[in-house]
Amino acid sequence: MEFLLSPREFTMIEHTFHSEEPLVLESGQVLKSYHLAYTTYGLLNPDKSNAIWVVHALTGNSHAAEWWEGLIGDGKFFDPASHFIICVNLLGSSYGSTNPLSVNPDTGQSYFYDFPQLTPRDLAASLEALRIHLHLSQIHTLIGGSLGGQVALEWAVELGKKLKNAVILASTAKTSPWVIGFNEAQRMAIESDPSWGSHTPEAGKKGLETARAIAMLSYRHPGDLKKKQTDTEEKLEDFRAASYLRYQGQKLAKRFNALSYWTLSKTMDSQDLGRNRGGAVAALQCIEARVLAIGVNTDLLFLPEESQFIAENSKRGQYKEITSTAGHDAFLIEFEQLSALLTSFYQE
Ligand SMILES: CC(=O)SCCNC(=O)CCNC(=O)[C@H](O)C(C)(C)COP(=O)(O)OP(=O)(O)OC[C@H]1O[C@@H](n2cnc3c(N)ncnc32)[C@H](O)[C@@H]1OP(=O)(O)O
Ligand SMILES: N[C@@H](CCO)C(=O)O
Repeated sequence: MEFLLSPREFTMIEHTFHSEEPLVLESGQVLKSYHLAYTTYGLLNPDKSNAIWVVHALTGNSHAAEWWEGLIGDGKFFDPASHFIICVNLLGSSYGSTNPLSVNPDTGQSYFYDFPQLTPRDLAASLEALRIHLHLSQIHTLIGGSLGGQVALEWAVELGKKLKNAVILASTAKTSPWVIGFNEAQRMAIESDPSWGSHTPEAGKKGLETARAIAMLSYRHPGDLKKKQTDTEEKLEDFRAASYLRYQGQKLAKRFNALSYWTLSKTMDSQDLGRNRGGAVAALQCIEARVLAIGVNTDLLFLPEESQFIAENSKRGQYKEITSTAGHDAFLIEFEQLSALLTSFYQE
């Protein structure tokens, strides 16, 4: 077969999975039908042993080779020339999968504020439905950071021996009150927007800018802002740190919507790997895969000790740490360290 595209273009393919099977949620609610947008890079080999499943973070999308370009791509650690890489836009997110702006089959109208609560375990169940649909009998590596790490952990428990390696970055087995507090402050900002409550895609957009500004302070570290945002000239106001946060808020509000953000922040809050499983340790003990938990030394949101807890309580777990001034977002930035940590993990 003559491929008309260049090797790289050939390897990236966009798909949509339409599930007609209902998704029964942890809350007891039912998502009657849903669709998942997902991107694949590379080809599954004959024995299906080269599947790398990537789970994106809160505002991520399925284009993993874009936002993780230092880790995924031609000549990178996960190379489509030898790996089959798949990344799904998580349920609730506005990058192509079913979300609050999607049409509710019961009403024929968009869900808006009637969209059901989703937990990381619900999102993992939707990924499992796609895995079954793809007849993917085994997964070489399941890798995700932050919210993506929460979903990956939930799925790793259910996958049993079908999963060989789980790589969990800057995440947790049970969301801390600290993270819940940050997310609640962000939802308060969104809810304070006068447009919140309206049935328009723009609802809460201005509040989302403030929510992102709050979030950025948890995703970075004082040393990071000191390095990048210290003012050189003497001034009384209009500081660099102020314009940076305003900019980041505007930048997110241009590419994401407040309803998805509000929904997925509640998803992040609800993570409890041990729920109905006898506690987090018992749940971690059910993971058959090798587990690499990677913390960030300056992460003020998902603390390094939460990654250490995952490693210490998994049957085949180990902990490694990224050293960075970037804080929580280092898992999206420190590609050289990530590649080195992964190299040593797979060599063992
Ligand atoms: C397109 C997508 O991302 S799709 C979704 C997938 N993305 C994800 O999963 C992660 C979402 N992305 C992120 O969290 C962040 O962008 C990261 C962590 C990946 C990258 O962070 P960094 O590269 O450190 O960028 P940083 O946070 O320093 O911001 C740099 C930006 O702020 C701007 N900036 C820096 N300082 C200031 C300032 N004082 N005032 C105004 N703007 C400023 C820069 O010009 C730059 O703008 P640009 O992004 O338009 O080029
Ligand atoms: N800053 C990243 C990670 C958050 O955990 C995002 O916006 O998705």
